[in-house]
Amino acid sequence: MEATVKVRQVSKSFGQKTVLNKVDLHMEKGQIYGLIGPSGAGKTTLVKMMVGMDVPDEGQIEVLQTKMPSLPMLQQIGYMAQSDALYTELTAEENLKFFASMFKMGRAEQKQRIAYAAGLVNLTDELRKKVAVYSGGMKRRLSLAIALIHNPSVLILDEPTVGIDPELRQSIWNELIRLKTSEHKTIIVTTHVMDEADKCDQLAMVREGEILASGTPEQLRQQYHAANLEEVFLRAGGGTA
Ligand SMILES: Nc1ncnc2c1ncn2[C@@H]1O[C@H](COP(=O)(O)OP(=O)(O)OP(=O)(O)O)[C@@H](O)[C@H]1O
Repeated sequence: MEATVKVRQVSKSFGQKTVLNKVDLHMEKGQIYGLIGPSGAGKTTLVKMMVGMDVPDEGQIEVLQTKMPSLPMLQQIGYMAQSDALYTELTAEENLKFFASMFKMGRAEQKQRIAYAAGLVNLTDELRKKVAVYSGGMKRRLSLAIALIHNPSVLILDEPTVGIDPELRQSIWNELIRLKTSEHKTIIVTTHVMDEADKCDQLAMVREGEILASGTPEQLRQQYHAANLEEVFLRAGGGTA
């Protein structure tokens, strides 16, 4: 099957520091990919390049057979960054409308997408509030809703559930699983939460800019003779998650 996201021999340095070193990854439709690894391993740098927010020094990234960065491709990608980029003086609904207006969508579809995304993150009753009065977790939830607003075929989520309570975290994961199964989305998440990593179809363990190991959670457990992913992480030399 043709890969949805193809990372080929990608390297990136900031000054003297090599942050990614010849990374190769192939991601297919209808799967959830987890990027795990210690803080500073290079996960955010990698996903930013997939979205086209940064460019590799060497190598190439293609999303849906298109070399990134590509402006038209942004219609197909939903990105949730680690820090929230929201208009705090606007209400949540105004934020959602603003981001929706950047994509090709009719009025009825816009309304329906806003209702869906707000419902998914449990913000329907809070939509009229200014984002300035939102808690950290509510802002994360709104950021996730914005990432989904244009029904993208590729979802790239950088630590999407940080600051979100366990019940909502579970319902978000249920929805991510539905999106990949029923709508064949390609979903890429970075996470430090090992029980979330276990829900991924494929994992890539990133450390010091390299992919140390990749495979299904079960393959990684077997490879490292580990009872759980926490142990895999530690045995792969990750230190604290
Ligand atoms: N714009 C930048 N300029 C200089 N250094 C940077 C820049 N962006 C990232 N780095 C460095 O690159 C390294 C990798 O950072 P990155 O954010 O990709 O790690 P990460 O794996 O996502 O970490 P975390 O799990 O803490 O989010 C870090 O040492 C970071 O300081």
